[in-house]
Amino acid sequence: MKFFETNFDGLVGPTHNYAGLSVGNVASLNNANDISNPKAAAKQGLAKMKALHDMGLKQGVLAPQERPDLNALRRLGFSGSDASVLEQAAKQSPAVLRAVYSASSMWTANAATVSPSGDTADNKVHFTPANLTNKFHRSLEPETSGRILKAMFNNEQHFAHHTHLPDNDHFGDEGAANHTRFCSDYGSNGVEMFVYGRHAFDSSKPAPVKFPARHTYEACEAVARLHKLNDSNTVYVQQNPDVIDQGVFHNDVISVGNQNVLFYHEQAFLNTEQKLAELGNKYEAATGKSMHFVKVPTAQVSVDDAIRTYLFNTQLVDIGNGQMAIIAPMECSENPNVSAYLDKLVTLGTPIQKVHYFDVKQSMRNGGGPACLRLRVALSEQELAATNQNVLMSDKLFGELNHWVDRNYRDEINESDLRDPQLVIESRQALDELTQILQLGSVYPFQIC
Ligand SMILES: NCCC[C@H](NC(=O)CCC(=O)O)C(=O)O
Repeated sequence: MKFFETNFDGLVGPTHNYAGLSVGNVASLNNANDISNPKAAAKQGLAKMKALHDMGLKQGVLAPQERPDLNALRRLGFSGSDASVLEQAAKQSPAVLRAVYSASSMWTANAATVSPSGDTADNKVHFTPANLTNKFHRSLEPETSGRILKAMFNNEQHFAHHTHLPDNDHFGDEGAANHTRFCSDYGSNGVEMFVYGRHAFDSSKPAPVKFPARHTYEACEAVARLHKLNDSNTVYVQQNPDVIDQGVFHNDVISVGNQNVLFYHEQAFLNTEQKLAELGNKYEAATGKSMHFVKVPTAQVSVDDAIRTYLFNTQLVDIGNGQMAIIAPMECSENPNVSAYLDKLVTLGTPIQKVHYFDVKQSMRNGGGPACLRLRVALSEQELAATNQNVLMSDKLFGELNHWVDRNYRDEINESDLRDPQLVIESRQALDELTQILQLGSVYPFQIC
C-alpha cells in the first residue's frame, strides 16, 4: 500500500489583520496596526498550495474560523445586536476586539497534533486539536478546529478525534508546531519528537524568563498517551529557554524535520547531544536506518537571522528518490547569510537537494512562515480515500477558491474597519459559501447556534 504526506494549508480568513497580539513573537509585535490585505494573503496561501500540488505532492485546504468571535464578546458581557456588541467592545476594550477578529487559524501547524496510523497502537490516525491557551486570540480556536477536522476526516474506522487538552496553561499545547515525526517511509513505524518550553509541575526545571513558554512537557505526555504511542517511538525534547527569550515562540521557528532528516539550529534545544542521540537510536530501532542531522551553526546563521528570515519555518518535502526540497519564504533569499547558507546546503550531500522560494509576506508579517501555514497528515491510500475529497487541492478547487476570495475578500483592513458590522456579514457570507464548496456541513457557530 502507498502512503503519502498530505499538507493541509490554512486558508487565510477574510478578517486577516495585524493586531500585535503575540508577545514573544517579534514579527507580530513589530507589525502591529499595519494595514493588512486579506485578499492578497489568501491568494499567497493558495498559490503555495497550488505550487506544491503541481510538484506532485498531496495538498489539502483547512478552512478558516468565524471571526469576529461574537460569542466570545458576549461571554465577556457585551450584549445586544451584533452591531452594538462591536460598538461597545470598540469603545471599552479595543484590545479584546482586535483579538476576537484575528485570522490566526490560518497557521494550521497550531491546529492540532497528528499521529499517523503507522505509530499508533490501534493503527488509526489520531488528531488532538491544540488548546492554544497562552494567547487569548488563539484560545478561541480549538472547538471549531475540532469540528473542521472531524468534517475532513470523518470515518471512525480510520480516524480517532480527541478533545483538546484542559484549557489551562499547565497543559498549554501548541500542536504540530512543536511536534515532528521521523520515519523511513510515511506508512511504517516512526519516531515522534515532542518539543516543549517548560515543565508545568516542576519549577526547578529551566524555563525562559522574558517571553512565555507556550507549550508544556505535561501537554506533550498527554497527547502521546491519547494517541496510543509508546516509549520506543516518542522523544521529548526541551526547547532552549534562551532562544524562546530571543523570540523563538514555537520550535518550528528553529528546526524542521521530515522522514530521516532533522534540520536544526545549534541553539534550538537543551541537552542537544543526549536528546539527538536518543532520537537517532530510536529511529534506528524503528526503521533499521540512520538519520541525517543537519546542524546549522550560529557562526553561519545567527538566531536573529533565523527569526527574521524563517530559515527553519520551511517545509521539507519528499520529491522522490530519497531527495527533498525545501519550501522557503522569500525572506530567506533576501538575507545574504541565509541565502548563502541555502546555496551551500544543497551541495552538502544531505537529502535536501533543492530550494523553492514563496511569497507569503502577509503571513510572515504576523510571524507565520510556510511551515506554520500547513498541518501535515501522513495517510495511506485508503485513509486518503476516506478523507473528505472536497478539501483536496485540484486545478478546479484552486480556480473556485480564487473566485471565492475575489468575490468575498477586502483588499485592506485597518483598525477602524473592525467596528464595521458589514465586515461580520461579509465574513459569514464568505464562510457559508466556503462550507458548501468544501462540503464541510455546519461547522461555524453562526451555522449551529
Ligand atoms: N505558527 C505561527 C503562529 C503565529 C501566530 N501569530 C499571531 O497570532 C499574530 C496575530 C496578530 O498579532 O495579529 C502566533 O503567534 O501564534
